[in-house]
Amino acid sequence: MIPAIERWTVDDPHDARRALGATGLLRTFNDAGVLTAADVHVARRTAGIVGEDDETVQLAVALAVRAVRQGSVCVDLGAFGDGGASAGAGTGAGAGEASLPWPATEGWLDRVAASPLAERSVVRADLGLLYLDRYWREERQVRDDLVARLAAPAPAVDAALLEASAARLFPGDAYAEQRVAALSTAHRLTTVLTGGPGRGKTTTVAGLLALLAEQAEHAGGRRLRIALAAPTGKAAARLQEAVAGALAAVPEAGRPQFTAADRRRLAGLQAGTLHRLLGWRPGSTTRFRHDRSNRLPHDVVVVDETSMVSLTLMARLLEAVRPDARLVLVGDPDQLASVEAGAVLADLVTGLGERDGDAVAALVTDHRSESAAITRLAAAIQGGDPDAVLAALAAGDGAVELVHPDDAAGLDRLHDELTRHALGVRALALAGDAAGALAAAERHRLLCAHREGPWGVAHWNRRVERRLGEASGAYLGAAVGAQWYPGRPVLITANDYGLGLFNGDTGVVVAEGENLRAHINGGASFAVSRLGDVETLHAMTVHKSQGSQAEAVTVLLPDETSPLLTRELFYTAVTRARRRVRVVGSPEAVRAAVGRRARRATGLAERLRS
Ligand SMILES: Nc1ncnc2c1ncn2[C@@H]1O[C@H](COP(=O)(O)OP(=O)(O)OP(=O)(O)O)[C@@H](O)[C@H]1O
Repeated sequence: MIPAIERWTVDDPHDARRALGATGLLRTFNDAGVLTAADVHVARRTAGIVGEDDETVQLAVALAVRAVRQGSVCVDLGAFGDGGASAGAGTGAGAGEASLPWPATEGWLDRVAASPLAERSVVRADLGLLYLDRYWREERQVRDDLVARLAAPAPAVDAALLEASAARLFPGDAYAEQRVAALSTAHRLTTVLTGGPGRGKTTTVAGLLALLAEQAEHAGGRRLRIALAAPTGKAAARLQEAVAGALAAVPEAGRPQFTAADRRRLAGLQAGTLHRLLGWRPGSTTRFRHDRSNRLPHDVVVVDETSMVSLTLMARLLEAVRPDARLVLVGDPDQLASVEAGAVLADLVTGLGERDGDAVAALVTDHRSESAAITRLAAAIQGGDPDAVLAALAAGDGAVELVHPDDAAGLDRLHDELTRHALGVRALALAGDAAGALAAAERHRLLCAHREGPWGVAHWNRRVERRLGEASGAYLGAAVGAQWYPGRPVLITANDYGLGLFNGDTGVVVAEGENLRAHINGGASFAVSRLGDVETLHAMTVHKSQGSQAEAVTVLLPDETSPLLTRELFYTAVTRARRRVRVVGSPEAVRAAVGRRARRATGLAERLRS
């Protein structure tokens, strides 16, 4: 049976998620693995302060805390209980949860709304949903800022010059879709530019920036101030490289014609992380130097990989962008949402799209011919038809392949390939060839849904290290006390502004004489002793792979009962590959992934509509 609600396993009596002091409903739901000790703690504490003893109200607050922990902004109490009104993974309960003593949904939210917890603004009942105060405020702020931007006067442009230059930068029928999108964006203050991998988003951004820089110069103003940003350092580096590459391309017939003047106007364009753009302050992850009273100086702000932006970060961005600056939010709304709470990009596409159709510009044409089989597979996943997905996996011409987890020969091939790949990286790292090792490491990615368990990152990292050790006659890996070794691929897991390292940065450990240095993609290198928050990267989670791509990708699907197995996870994993995808999973797991949506409860789309 597929569990309809995510639970932690409850077999360990010493698990830190157990709330041993809890009683009543909170205790029951903690024992069932629905609530963690932290959820229970917040509910008990806040209820204790205001003297709220209604257990169903306390349970509702704990569920609101749980919802945020799982990426939702609020909780839809109506989706719980009553044995089946499930709204999907992560939000609802469904038939499988009927054994739990859910309160009747009728009147539940009303009781919370009438409780002193709502009176004291600890929680907010709104749109039929229950919010913790902070997220309710942020959601309303994002809505208000966006609606104000839509209502503000459109920026002035020289339409004739714009049209003429658009024909140069987006020539002919081949670039018609991007030309329409760029022109629409140039005429507006706020645009969401969507498209899957290879749909020409970066090409559109490069051309758009050239158009806008020319407009600024033509208007006799100062040089256009442009901010290019992405949620992770890796994504920012990719954006910068791609935009610089597009600008520098030798003009061929039928391709965008960037002139020397375009290049001059855009010279020195740098991309950085959103945190850096907003002005990170020590000790605070939710407040930045730039805000409503100290706006960003930029005339144009372009954010790539917006699907990874949480509600909180979007709220901070919108209050920092000047009201008269152009804002272009670029991303793929079908990807997994941000690690933190929210599903902002998907909400903007639905909500803003319904409010003002021109606010969303969609690029749908695939321009990467080498990945046709991957494109077909990704489209089938998006379409939600499991038979079409299985057919696309079967007809992959070597570019796409499904390996059953019981297929011993298939798994042997996988192990051999992983070992060969790791050995290749190691040989270059031992030879001191940092650039070669970095490039080699990016050729293949092993992606897992889970961190733990037989199909999880930790297990596969150990496995690859053991085989790599055997093949190279050395003890390698933390499991045998050798955490650092030449050829260890690393993932940075926290921002370190001092070192200029960002969560999501990747690198490889390289031998330099007697010493080991970690070389990070993007240029920097550090003695390994200086790195604090790092993980081994023979395998990584799909969540962390967002914003990056590799030549070849292997996706390990967990079995069909895993609540992490969703269409968005599968789509994100598959679209990380440029040329080749191997999916390890049973047909049942493939069907479960395609059939289950990673729905997050939010009210943003609804708010944007009205
Ligand atoms: N209209 C077009 N005709 C032909 N080739 C194009 C067109 N637009 C873009 N390309 C090429 O297709 C490739 C993908 O384009 P681009 O990098 O702009 O896409 P993207 O949506 O940003 O992709 P990703 O998010 O995967 O990086 C590039 O090599 C680009 O030069």
